[in-house]
Amino acid sequence: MAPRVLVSDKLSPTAIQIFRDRGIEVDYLPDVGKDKEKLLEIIGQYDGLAVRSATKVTEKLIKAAKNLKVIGRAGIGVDNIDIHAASRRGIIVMNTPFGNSITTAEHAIALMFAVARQLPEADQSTRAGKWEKNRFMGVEITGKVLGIIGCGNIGAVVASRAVGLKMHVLAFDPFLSEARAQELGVRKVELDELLAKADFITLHTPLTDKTRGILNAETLARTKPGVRIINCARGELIVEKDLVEALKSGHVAGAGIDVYEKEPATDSALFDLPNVVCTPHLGASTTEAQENVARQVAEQMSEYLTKGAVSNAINMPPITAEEAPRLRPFIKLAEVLGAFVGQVTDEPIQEVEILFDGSTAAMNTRALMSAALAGLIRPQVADVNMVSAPIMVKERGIIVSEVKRDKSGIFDGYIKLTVRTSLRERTIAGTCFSDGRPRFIQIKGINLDAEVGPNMLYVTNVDVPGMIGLLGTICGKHQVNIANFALGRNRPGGDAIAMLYIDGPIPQAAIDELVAQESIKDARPLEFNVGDA
Ligand SMILES: NC(=O)C1=CN([C@@H]2O[C@H](COP(=O)(O)OP(=O)(O)OC[C@H]3O[C@@H](n4cnc5c(N)ncnc54)[C@H](O)[C@@H]3O)[C@@H](O)[C@H]2O)C=CC1
Ligand SMILES: O=C(O)C(=O)COP(=O)(O)O
Repeated sequence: MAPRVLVSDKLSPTAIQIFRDRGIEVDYLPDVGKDKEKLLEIIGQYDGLAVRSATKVTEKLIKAAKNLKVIGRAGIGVDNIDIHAASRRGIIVMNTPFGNSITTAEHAIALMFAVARQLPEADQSTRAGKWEKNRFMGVEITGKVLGIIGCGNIGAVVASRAVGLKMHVLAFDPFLSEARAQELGVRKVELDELLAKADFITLHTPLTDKTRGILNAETLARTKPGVRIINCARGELIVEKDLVEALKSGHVAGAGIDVYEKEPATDSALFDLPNVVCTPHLGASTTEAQENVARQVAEQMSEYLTKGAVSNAINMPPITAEEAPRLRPFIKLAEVLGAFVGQVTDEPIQEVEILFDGSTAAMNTRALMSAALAGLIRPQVADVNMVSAPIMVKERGIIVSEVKRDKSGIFDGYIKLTVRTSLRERTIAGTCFSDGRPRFIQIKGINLDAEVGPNMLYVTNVDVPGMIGLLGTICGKHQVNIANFALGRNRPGGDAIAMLYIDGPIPQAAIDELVAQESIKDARPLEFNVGDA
């Protein structure tokens, strides 16, 4: 069945056409994002959801989205999406990180000019026939200090435009390198210095717990008297009532505001103030930007839904369409290695180490790690996938580490999983042969070559003669057909293991009979999601 996508905010028709061209069924309901009840009612039918900022993708909506696999944000900010809830449900969240950055930067510059010259008020007065030439006295931009808070993609474009306008640019951004600052022609400073020196301040950080309310009564008080503030990022970066007070007192001379604490903002104390220029979250609203983000989100979502390729995901490592088919058998391998340990470990896991040897070390190991972790905790949490596994493992306090090394043995490459609990350490290694099917090649340090099937029997025994016969007889007695039999031991007469690939689930009576044998220490039925042979 073709995947189905819902577009719940206004998006360029280009996106709709791309979905259709890729064989995806798409419903374009641009107003449904604002209708929470309706959205809840219909979301269960869709594999993909494409949004802008109007649709609030809450935990409740995600719970109702039984089939949802991907949420695509046609834009940058994903603060309207509950990423944690989506990740826990294994839903990928992707955005389009560059498509509207120039447009948004231009809007910030436009607001800066509009505030500096009081353009909207002058326009209104002129249209009213007042000709108030003496009322509107502006300030020049040339030679002024612009403070940019958050100098990422948008902040950097703003910086380049401001340098062109002959402004002196200061940037506060803990992640901005000195080299990048130099390249942009800005001076990297601490927030204190920026507040004290800037004639204009413009905000370009994402909304996070650290940036929420970054401009408040206390920080505003440290700004230069007469400062003008521009916000084209997110409303909650500024404590709105504190800005209103600072504007009323005259300490802040003007503000250009595109985003609000509460949107849609149909009523705000800011609207009553002079020298405030307001726009209704128009930062990204140009023809060019909307074409960019619509095309990009539709392509990314289609690639994921039809080919498993992942790009610009917030909660999943990237996988290109080219590497997806090559990676698939190794993702399966990583998953079955995790699934083996998950099924044979009864006590809580404390630590997991995943070793990538040889050719596997050059692969997309982040994706392989996620797959191994998904296999590992699936026996406890059935509804887990590569998106949700890392978060669930973290929630359980399990420490995960990754090791990569050059080829060390006869295999081109293999993956080894070591799991520690309070009682023991367990290891398992596996590889994929050219048939693309996973194989276990070492368990507990014992070498073997076991093809992995949907149903298996794992036996630990003492290395004594007659074991093959014994296992065969008991399986036969219980109508269990053996497709493949792999044995290994650490030394003659020492510890031995057997991995039996069997044609269906093994009855409990057979397990009971097996473990009752003196030479058998343990026998466990195992299941692996490998598809049929
Ligand atoms: N008004 C509108 O229509 C639009 C608004 N936006 C908003 O703009 C924001 C920024 O977008 P981009 O520049 O593309 O993001 P980005 O991720 O490229 O840049 C954000 C920068 O903020 C910095 N940052 C993070 N925490 C910080 C902190 N505590 N203090 C100072 N700097 C910090 C980061 O290091 C990064 O360099 C988006 O998150 C979105 O909310 C984006 C597009 C349109
Ligand atoms: O891309 C962003 O972060 C934006 O804020 C743009 O929002 P919009 O898509 O215009 O609702």
